[in-house]
Amino acid sequence: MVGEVEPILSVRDLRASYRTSRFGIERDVRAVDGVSFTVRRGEIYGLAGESSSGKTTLIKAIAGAVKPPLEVVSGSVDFAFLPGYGGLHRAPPAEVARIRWRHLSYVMQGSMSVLNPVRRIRASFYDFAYPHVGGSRAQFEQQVIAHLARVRLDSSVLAAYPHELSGGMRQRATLALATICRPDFIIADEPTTALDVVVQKEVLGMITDLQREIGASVLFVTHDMSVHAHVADRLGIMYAGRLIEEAATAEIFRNPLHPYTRHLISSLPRIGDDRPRQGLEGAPPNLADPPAGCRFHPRCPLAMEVCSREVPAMIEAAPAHRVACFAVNRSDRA
Ligand SMILES: Nc1ncnc2c1ncn2[C@@H]1O[C@H](COP(=O)(O)OP(=O)(O)OP(=O)(O)O)[C@@H](O)[C@H]1O
Repeated sequence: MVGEVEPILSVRDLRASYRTSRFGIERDVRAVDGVSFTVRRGEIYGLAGESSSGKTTLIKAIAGAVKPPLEVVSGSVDFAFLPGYGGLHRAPPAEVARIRWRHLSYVMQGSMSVLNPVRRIRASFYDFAYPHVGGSRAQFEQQVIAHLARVRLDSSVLAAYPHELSGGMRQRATLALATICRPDFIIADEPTTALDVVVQKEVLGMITDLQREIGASVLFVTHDMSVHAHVADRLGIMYAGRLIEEAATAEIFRNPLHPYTRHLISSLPRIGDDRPRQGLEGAPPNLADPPAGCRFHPRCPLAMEVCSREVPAMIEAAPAHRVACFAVNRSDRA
């Protein structure tokens, strides 16, 4: 698009499945099915959706963490700092090693998947960050200590094993590790979900402060819409493996268009409003055998005949506000 700065991440028509075969019966769980979106430089893009909507699978595919039974079936994932491969899963290991931590880093739920449980915190900094930062060990250690202070951790944590730290301290150590190389892009998957509310607020504040300081882009994944309300610049809503709505966070909360997003927003608790919330009939579909057409149609209050036959495309229904819904896009055009 003329005048638009090149996005740092472009995901195009990505499809990823868990493919298994048991007793000769093939099973294909289509966890990510035709997802397209972009993340701009310096923005926090929030990915929302209930459990099993495919959020983790989508970021596994984006991060190149693709091993059986997960397969990327089609589509592409392009980072501006890794051009030409169509995804980390297709790039040679040396290229992946070049960008990991330096250009692309991770903060995951529970942090144990990043911090090695049998190595001291110091060793994780040496393993992941030192190859990119270089210099003398003494200089590096000074840099690490200064960076730990930014997330209000004392240098003594370097000698600790992960299990010796509280959940909040571990997550702050992971955040320091993920930001010390000043990466262009950070993937954060439910980074505060396991923490209590006070610590959660503190860690969220640190993530946004560091993100602003570094100028990194963040793909922030959580099912918790109130966390998105605080951190995300734009929001993508997933349902049953598909992206169904996307807009600036304030716009999604003010003007949700997809019936599923409306349900998500209206079911949020509000201070002083204790009227009973209206539930949604039914359950999300089985992704090994999803319904034809729009995957939300069996539960949708606006469902029409076309919804069970055709997959609605993501269409810009309002400026910079995309939604995949025949009912919404029809009424918009009327
Ligand atoms: N190893 C696996 N083998 C088969 N199916 C899987 C596997 N891992 C996940 N799935 C299925 O893929 C779908 C998407 O799961 P995914 O974990 O990506 O969702 P999610 O939105 O991240 O949910 P949560 O927040 O609970 O992690 C679900 O139907 C899930 O059961």
